[in-house]
Amino acid sequence: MASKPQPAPTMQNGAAQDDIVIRVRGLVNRFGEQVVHQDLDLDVRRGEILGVVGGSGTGKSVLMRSIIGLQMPADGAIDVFGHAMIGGSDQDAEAVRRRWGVLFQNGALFSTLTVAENVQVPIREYYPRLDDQLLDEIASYKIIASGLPPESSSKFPSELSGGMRKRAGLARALSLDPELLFLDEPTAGLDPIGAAAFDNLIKTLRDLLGLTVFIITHDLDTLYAICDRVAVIADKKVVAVGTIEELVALDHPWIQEYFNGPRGRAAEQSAERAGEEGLRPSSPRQADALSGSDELGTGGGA
Ligand SMILES: Nc1ncnc2c1ncn2[C@@H]1O[C@H](COP(=O)(O)OP(=O)(O)OP(=O)(O)O)[C@@H](O)[C@H]1O
Repeated sequence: MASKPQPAPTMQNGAAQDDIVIRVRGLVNRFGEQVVHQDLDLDVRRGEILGVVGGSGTGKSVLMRSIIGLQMPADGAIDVFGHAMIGGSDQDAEAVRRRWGVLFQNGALFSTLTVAENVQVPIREYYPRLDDQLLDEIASYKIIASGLPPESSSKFPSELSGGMRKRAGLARALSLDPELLFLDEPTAGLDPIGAAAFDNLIKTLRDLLGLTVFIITHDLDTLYAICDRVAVIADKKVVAVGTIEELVALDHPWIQEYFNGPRGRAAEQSAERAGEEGLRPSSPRQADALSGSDELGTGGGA
């Protein structure tokens, strides 16, 4: 078990080179005078669900945007599936982009398109010659896999609940059969039952499809329920990465406050209690979801 913050999670920590799906080294991001990242390092291992946490404004979303190419860093190297995303060939980068899906915080759905049409957007971009019937079939499959009722295909985003919009965004993120999934605060704005159901869905999809999942979250229940490891951003870099058990053993003030503060302790105790009762997944919120009537988690927030 680690005894102090680990600035650079590396292959020495147990993962072989082939098992690293995302490697970030020496990342620097600045906006004018504001330095958001300084020498940030991070490895994401194949098949894991990695939670990314940190205080508000510490640069979690900027990190994700840097990895997926929406933010050009001032310095550093980012490799995804072994390909250099900065300074490498555009063709390689394009081929890698095809292998991931992204769920943005607000779902980022096109409001004038139906759910099915939203799901088809990336497919049409990469496979312009597919006929409409096949596109409809693929979209239906993704919509059902995301836990939405089939009839939601023809609905517009404004006709969906917050939880359903998240699932529609997830269906679109899955449209190209990605190996890697980026999720930015997927449970934000969902009620506890919907959030637990969404967590369950992510874990089930990871297990079924062998996905690697990068998930930004403030949600302690999500961390306890589905994340294999958690990376903590503070002081402009990843100050520690490990299991929650490893992190709580560190004496970093933010980590202590976060995991051992009242909310962190409550989440841990509830997870333990649910685990002892043989419930799976082991969060109390998920226990609620298992006994709740809204298995789709389609209720709730924005
Ligand atoms: N395009 C931009 N232009 C200028 N500053 C930006 C831009 N994008 C992000 N920032 C700044 O970078 C910092 C990190 O932002 P980011 O959105 O990554 O934080 P975060 O950790 O995701 O926060 P939260 O948890 O509140 O969502 C913030 O101070 C933000 O204002």
